[in-house]
Amino acid sequence: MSELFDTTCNHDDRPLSRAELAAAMQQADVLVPTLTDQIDAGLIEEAGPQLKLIASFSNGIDNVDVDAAAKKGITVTNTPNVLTEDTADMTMALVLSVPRRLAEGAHFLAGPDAEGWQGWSPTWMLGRRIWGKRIGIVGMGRIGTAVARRAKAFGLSVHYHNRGRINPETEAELEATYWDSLDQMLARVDIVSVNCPSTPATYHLISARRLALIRPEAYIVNTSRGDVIDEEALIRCLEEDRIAGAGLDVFENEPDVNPRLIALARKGKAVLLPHMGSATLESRIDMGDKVIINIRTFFDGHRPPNRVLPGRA
Ligand SMILES: O=CC(=O)O
Repeated sequence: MSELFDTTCNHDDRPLSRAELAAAMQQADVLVPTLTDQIDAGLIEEAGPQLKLIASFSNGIDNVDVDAAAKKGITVTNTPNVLTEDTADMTMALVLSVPRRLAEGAHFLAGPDAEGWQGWSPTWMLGRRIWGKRIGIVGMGRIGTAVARRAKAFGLSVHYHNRGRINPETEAELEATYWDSLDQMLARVDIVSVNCPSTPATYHLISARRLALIRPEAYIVNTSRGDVIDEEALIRCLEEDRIAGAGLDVFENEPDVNPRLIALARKGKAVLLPHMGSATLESRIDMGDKVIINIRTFFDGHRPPNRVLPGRA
Protein backbone atom coordinates (compact mmCIF):
# COMPACT_ATOMS: atom_id res chain seq x y z
CA MET A 1 0.00 0.00 0.00
CA SER A 2 2.68 2.49 1.00
CA GLU A 3 4.54 1.78 -2.26
CA LEU A 4 1.51 3.05 -4.16
CA PHE A 5 0.12 5.82 -1.98
CA ASP A 6 1.21 8.33 0.61
CA THR A 7 -0.15 6.41 3.61
CA THR A 8 -0.62 6.83 7.31
CA CYS A 9 -1.15 3.36 8.79
CA ASN A 10 -2.53 2.00 12.02
CA HIS A 11 0.12 -0.64 12.63
CA ASP A 12 -1.35 -1.91 15.90
CA ASP A 13 -4.19 -4.04 14.49
CA ARG A 14 -6.55 -2.37 16.97
CA PRO A 15 -9.58 -0.16 16.25
CA LEU A 16 -8.82 3.56 16.16
CA SER A 17 -10.49 5.81 18.74
CA ARG A 18 -13.17 8.20 17.55
CA ALA A 19 -10.77 11.12 17.98
CA GLU A 20 -8.11 9.33 15.90
CA LEU A 21 -10.64 8.58 13.19
CA ALA A 22 -11.87 12.19 13.19
CA ALA A 23 -8.27 13.42 12.87
CA ALA A 24 -7.60 11.00 9.99
CA MET A 25 -10.76 12.16 8.24
CA GLN A 26 -9.55 15.76 8.46
CA GLN A 27 -6.36 14.94 6.56
CA ALA A 28 -6.75 11.96 4.28
CA ASP A 29 -8.24 11.81 0.78
CA VAL A 30 -9.12 8.16 1.38
CA LEU A 31 -10.05 6.42 4.61
CA VAL A 32 -9.58 2.64 4.80
CA PRO A 33 -11.55 1.53 7.87
CA THR A 34 -12.14 -2.05 8.95
CA LEU A 35 -15.47 -3.36 10.16
CA THR A 36 -14.65 -2.41 13.76
CA ASP A 37 -14.31 1.30 12.90
CA GLN A 38 -17.73 2.93 13.26
CA ILE A 39 -17.90 5.64 10.60
CA ASP A 40 -21.19 7.24 11.59
CA ALA A 41 -23.01 10.30 10.28
CA GLY A 42 -21.38 12.57 12.91
CA LEU A 43 -17.84 11.63 11.87
CA ILE A 44 -18.72 11.96 8.19
CA GLU A 45 -20.28 15.37 8.81
CA GLU A 46 -17.06 16.57 10.47
CA ALA A 47 -14.77 15.13 7.75
CA GLY A 48 -12.57 17.52 5.82
CA PRO A 49 -13.56 18.45 2.25
CA GLN A 50 -10.54 16.51 0.87
CA LEU A 51 -12.05 13.15 1.96
CA LYS A 52 -13.50 11.65 -1.21
CA LEU A 53 -13.43 7.89 -0.66
CA ILE A 54 -14.09 5.48 2.20
CA ALA A 55 -12.63 2.17 0.98
CA SER A 56 -13.65 -0.26 3.71
CA PHE A 57 -11.55 -3.35 4.35
CA SER A 58 -14.67 -5.48 4.92
CA ASN A 59 -17.46 -7.21 3.13
CA GLY A 60 -20.18 -6.05 5.53
CA ILE A 61 -20.61 -2.29 5.37
CA ASP A 62 -22.93 -1.76 8.35
CA ASN A 63 -20.10 0.15 10.09
CA VAL A 64 -20.26 3.00 7.56
CA ASP A 65 -23.23 5.36 7.20
CA VAL A 66 -23.35 5.10 3.42
CA ASP A 67 -26.31 7.53 3.12
CA ALA A 68 -24.49 10.22 5.11
CA ALA A 69 -21.37 9.68 2.97
CA ALA A 70 -23.39 10.01 -0.25
CA LYS A 71 -24.92 13.28 0.98
CA LYS A 72 -21.42 14.64 1.50
CA GLY A 73 -20.27 13.42 -1.90
CA ILE A 74 -18.05 10.68 -0.47
CA THR A 75 -17.92 7.36 -2.33
CA VAL A 76 -17.93 4.14 -0.29
CA THR A 77 -16.52 0.77 -1.36
CA ASN A 78 -16.21 -2.66 0.27
CA THR A 79 -14.46 -5.98 -0.47
CA PRO A 80 -17.09 -8.53 -1.52
CA ASN A 81 -16.63 -11.94 -3.22
CA VAL A 82 -13.15 -12.75 -1.93
CA LEU A 83 -14.34 -14.02 1.46
CA THR A 84 -17.46 -15.85 0.32
CA GLU A 85 -16.01 -19.36 0.33
CA ASP A 86 -14.10 -18.92 3.60
CA THR A 87 -17.16 -17.60 5.39
CA ALA A 88 -19.29 -20.40 3.97
CA ASP A 89 -16.70 -22.93 5.19
CA MET A 90 -16.88 -21.48 8.69
CA THR A 91 -20.67 -21.50 8.58
CA MET A 92 -20.61 -25.17 7.65
CA ALA A 93 -18.06 -25.83 10.40
CA LEU A 94 -20.58 -24.40 12.90
CA VAL A 95 -23.45 -26.32 11.32
CA LEU A 96 -21.43 -29.48 12.01
CA SER A 97 -19.89 -28.45 15.33
CA VAL A 98 -22.99 -27.73 17.34
CA PRO A 99 -25.13 -30.82 16.65
CA ARG A 100 -22.08 -33.14 16.56
CA ARG A 101 -20.61 -31.65 19.79
CA LEU A 102 -17.26 -31.12 18.09
CA ALA A 103 -16.10 -28.30 20.37
CA GLU A 104 -17.14 -30.22 23.49
CA GLY A 105 -15.18 -33.27 22.37
CA ALA A 106 -12.11 -31.22 21.47
CA HIS A 107 -12.23 -29.31 24.77
CA PHE A 108 -12.55 -32.56 26.68
CA LEU A 109 -9.31 -33.95 25.26
CA ALA A 110 -7.56 -30.62 25.77
CA GLY A 111 -8.90 -30.20 29.31
CA PRO A 112 -8.13 -31.45 32.81
CA ASP A 113 -10.15 -34.68 32.44
CA ALA A 114 -8.43 -35.84 29.23
CA GLU A 115 -6.34 -38.50 30.90
CA GLY A 116 -9.40 -39.95 32.58
CA TRP A 117 -11.10 -40.78 29.28
CA GLN A 118 -12.48 -44.32 29.45
CA GLY A 119 -12.58 -44.85 25.67
CA TRP A 120 -15.41 -45.30 23.20
CA SER A 121 -18.77 -46.30 24.60
CA PRO A 122 -22.21 -46.54 22.99
CA THR A 123 -23.67 -43.46 24.64
CA TRP A 124 -20.55 -41.30 24.85
CA MET A 125 -20.90 -37.76 23.42
CA LEU A 126 -24.01 -38.44 21.40
CA GLY A 127 -24.95 -35.58 19.15
CA ARG A 128 -27.58 -35.28 16.43
CA ARG A 129 -27.29 -36.37 12.80
CA ILE A 130 -26.84 -33.74 10.08
CA TRP A 131 -27.43 -35.88 6.99
CA GLY A 132 -31.04 -35.87 5.81
CA LYS A 133 -32.02 -32.78 7.82
CA ARG A 134 -33.33 -29.45 6.53
CA ILE A 135 -31.29 -26.25 6.57
CA GLY A 136 -33.09 -22.91 6.30
CA ILE A 137 -30.82 -20.17 4.96
CA VAL A 138 -31.84 -16.62 5.81
CA GLY A 139 -30.36 -14.46 3.05
CA MET A 140 -29.40 -16.23 -0.15
CA GLY A 141 -26.74 -13.87 -1.46
CA ARG A 142 -23.22 -14.98 -2.34
CA ILE A 143 -22.41 -16.43 1.09
CA GLY A 144 -25.86 -17.99 1.57
CA THR A 145 -25.59 -19.69 -1.81
CA ALA A 146 -22.08 -20.97 -1.02
CA VAL A 147 -23.43 -22.37 2.27
CA ALA A 148 -26.27 -24.03 0.36
CA ARG A 149 -23.78 -25.78 -1.96
CA ARG A 150 -21.88 -27.19 1.01
CA ALA A 151 -25.06 -28.12 2.87
CA LYS A 152 -26.36 -30.04 -0.13
CA ALA A 153 -23.07 -31.96 -0.34
CA PHE A 154 -23.55 -32.93 3.33
CA GLY A 155 -26.97 -34.39 2.55
CA LEU A 156 -29.07 -31.52 3.91
CA SER A 157 -32.10 -30.34 2.00
CA VAL A 158 -31.83 -26.65 1.27
CA HIS A 159 -34.58 -24.16 2.14
CA TYR A 160 -34.11 -20.44 1.88
CA HIS A 161 -35.74 -17.11 2.53
CA ASN A 162 -34.57 -14.07 0.63
CA ARG A 163 -35.97 -10.73 -0.50
CA GLY A 164 -36.34 -12.28 -3.94
CA ARG A 165 -35.99 -15.68 -5.50
CA ILE A 166 -32.52 -16.69 -6.75
CA ASN A 167 -32.10 -17.55 -10.43
CA PRO A 168 -33.95 -20.70 -11.49
CA GLU A 169 -30.78 -22.56 -12.61
CA THR A 170 -29.11 -22.15 -9.21
CA GLU A 171 -32.34 -23.02 -7.41
CA ALA A 172 -32.61 -26.20 -9.51
CA GLU A 173 -28.93 -27.09 -9.03
CA LEU A 174 -29.32 -26.78 -5.25
CA GLU A 175 -32.77 -28.40 -5.27
CA ALA A 176 -33.61 -25.49 -3.01
CA THR A 177 -37.07 -24.62 -1.71
CA TYR A 178 -37.90 -20.91 -1.58
CA TRP A 179 -39.98 -19.61 1.33
CA ASP A 180 -41.58 -16.25 0.82
CA SER A 181 -42.57 -16.38 4.49
CA LEU A 182 -39.59 -16.41 6.85
CA ASP A 183 -41.92 -17.40 9.70
CA GLN A 184 -43.09 -20.52 7.90
CA MET A 185 -39.57 -21.56 6.98
CA LEU A 186 -38.27 -21.10 10.55
CA ALA A 187 -41.02 -23.38 11.87
CA ARG A 188 -40.04 -26.21 9.52
CA VAL A 189 -36.25 -26.47 9.41
CA ASP A 190 -33.72 -28.30 11.61
CA ILE A 191 -30.88 -25.79 11.22
CA VAL A 192 -31.25 -22.06 10.65
CA SER A 193 -28.26 -20.33 9.06
CA VAL A 194 -28.24 -16.53 9.15
CA ASN A 195 -26.41 -15.17 6.11
CA CYS A 196 -28.05 -11.83 5.34
CA PRO A 197 -26.23 -8.53 5.82
CA SER A 198 -26.93 -6.24 8.74
CA THR A 199 -29.04 -3.32 7.52
CA PRO A 200 -31.73 -1.27 9.24
CA ALA A 201 -34.25 -3.70 7.69
CA THR A 202 -32.57 -6.83 9.09
CA TYR A 203 -31.98 -5.49 12.61
CA HIS A 204 -33.39 -8.19 14.95
CA LEU A 205 -34.92 -9.93 11.95
CA ILE A 206 -34.66 -13.07 14.07
CA SER A 207 -36.74 -11.54 16.84
CA ALA A 208 -38.09 -13.08 20.05
CA ARG A 209 -41.34 -13.84 18.21
CA ARG A 210 -39.52 -15.58 15.36
CA LEU A 211 -37.18 -17.47 17.68
CA ALA A 212 -40.30 -18.90 19.30
CA LEU A 213 -41.28 -20.39 15.91
CA ILE A 214 -38.05 -22.42 15.68
CA ARG A 215 -38.51 -26.04 16.75
CA PRO A 216 -36.94 -27.09 20.10
CA GLU A 217 -34.79 -29.72 18.31
CA ALA A 218 -33.42 -27.15 15.86
CA TYR A 219 -30.11 -25.28 15.87
CA ILE A 220 -29.23 -21.76 14.78
CA VAL A 221 -25.95 -20.58 13.26
CA ASN A 222 -24.91 -16.97 12.62
CA THR A 223 -21.81 -15.89 10.68
CA SER A 224 -23.33 -12.61 9.46
CA ARG A 225 -23.67 -9.87 12.08
CA GLY A 226 -24.78 -10.19 15.69
CA ASP A 227 -27.60 -7.68 15.49
CA VAL A 228 -29.56 -9.70 12.90
CA ILE A 229 -30.61 -11.88 15.87
CA ASP A 230 -32.15 -10.49 19.07
CA GLU A 231 -29.31 -11.90 21.17
CA GLU A 232 -31.03 -11.46 24.53
CA ALA A 233 -34.05 -13.41 23.23
CA LEU A 234 -31.78 -16.12 21.78
CA ILE A 235 -30.01 -16.50 25.13
CA ARG A 236 -33.37 -16.96 26.87
CA CYS A 237 -34.39 -19.61 24.31
CA LEU A 238 -31.13 -21.51 24.85
CA GLU A 239 -31.32 -21.22 28.64
CA GLU A 240 -34.89 -22.51 28.61
CA ASP A 241 -34.10 -25.32 26.11
CA ARG A 242 -36.50 -23.88 23.55
CA ILE A 243 -33.77 -24.26 20.89
CA ALA A 244 -31.28 -27.14 20.83
CA GLY A 245 -28.12 -25.08 20.32
CA ALA A 246 -26.42 -22.16 18.62
CA GLY A 247 -23.20 -21.65 16.66
CA LEU A 248 -22.22 -17.99 16.71
CA ASP A 249 -19.28 -16.27 15.06
CA VAL A 250 -20.75 -12.79 15.61
CA PHE A 251 -22.29 -10.97 18.58
CA GLU A 252 -24.40 -7.90 19.21
CA ASN A 253 -21.80 -6.03 21.26
CA GLU A 254 -18.47 -7.19 19.89
CA PRO A 255 -15.91 -7.53 21.31
CA ASP A 256 -17.99 -7.99 24.48
CA VAL A 257 -19.58 -11.41 24.54
CA ASN A 258 -22.52 -11.80 26.89
CA PRO A 259 -21.33 -13.92 29.87
CA ARG A 260 -24.59 -15.89 29.71
CA LEU A 261 -23.59 -17.04 26.21
CA ILE A 262 -20.18 -18.07 27.52
CA ALA A 263 -21.94 -20.07 30.27
CA LEU A 264 -24.11 -21.73 27.60
CA ALA A 265 -20.97 -22.59 25.59
CA ARG A 266 -19.49 -24.24 28.70
CA LYS A 267 -22.65 -26.34 28.98
CA GLY A 268 -22.40 -27.43 25.33
CA LYS A 269 -25.46 -25.42 24.24
CA ALA A 270 -23.44 -23.05 22.05
CA VAL A 271 -20.24 -22.96 20.05
CA LEU A 272 -18.82 -19.44 20.05
CA LEU A 273 -16.13 -18.16 17.72
CA PRO A 274 -14.47 -14.73 17.91
CA HIS A 275 -15.62 -13.35 14.51
CA MET A 276 -13.30 -15.46 12.37
CA GLY A 277 -15.59 -16.38 9.45
CA SER A 278 -13.36 -14.75 6.86
CA ALA A 279 -10.10 -15.06 8.80
CA THR A 280 -7.78 -16.75 6.33
CA LEU A 281 -4.50 -15.32 5.13
CA GLU A 282 -5.73 -15.68 1.55
CA SER A 283 -8.90 -13.69 2.11
CA ARG A 284 -7.07 -10.89 3.92
CA ILE A 285 -4.59 -10.57 1.01
CA ASP A 286 -7.44 -10.58 -1.52
CA MET A 287 -9.35 -7.99 0.54
CA GLY A 288 -6.27 -5.75 0.53
CA ASP A 289 -5.99 -6.11 -3.25
CA LYS A 290 -9.64 -5.11 -3.61
CA VAL A 291 -9.10 -2.02 -1.48
CA ILE A 292 -6.18 -0.99 -3.69
CA ILE A 293 -8.12 -1.61 -6.92
CA ASN A 294 -11.04 0.44 -5.60
CA ILE A 295 -8.77 3.36 -4.67
CA ARG A 296 -6.86 3.21 -7.94
CA THR A 297 -9.96 3.05 -10.10
CA PHE A 298 -11.60 5.89 -8.22
CA PHE A 299 -8.62 8.23 -8.59
CA ASP A 300 -8.23 7.26 -12.24
CA GLY A 301 -11.66 8.82 -12.65
CA HIS A 302 -13.69 5.63 -13.01
CA ARG A 303 -16.45 4.05 -10.97
CA PRO A 304 -14.74 1.70 -8.48
CA PRO A 305 -15.78 -1.94 -8.93
CA ASN A 306 -17.10 -2.39 -5.39
CA ARG A 307 -18.99 0.83 -4.89
CA VAL A 308 -21.72 0.56 -2.23
CA LEU A 309 -24.80 2.51 -3.17
CA PRO A 310 -26.83 4.43 -0.58
CA GLY A 311 -30.33 3.38 0.43
CA ARG A 312 -29.57 -0.28 1.23
CA ALA A 313 -32.29 -0.66 3.87
O1 LIG B 1 -17.22 -10.00 8.71
C1 LIG B 1 -16.38 -9.75 7.88
C2 LIG B 1 -16.56 -8.78 6.83
O2 LIG B 1 -17.66 -8.22 6.70
O3 LIG B 1 -15.59 -8.51 6.10
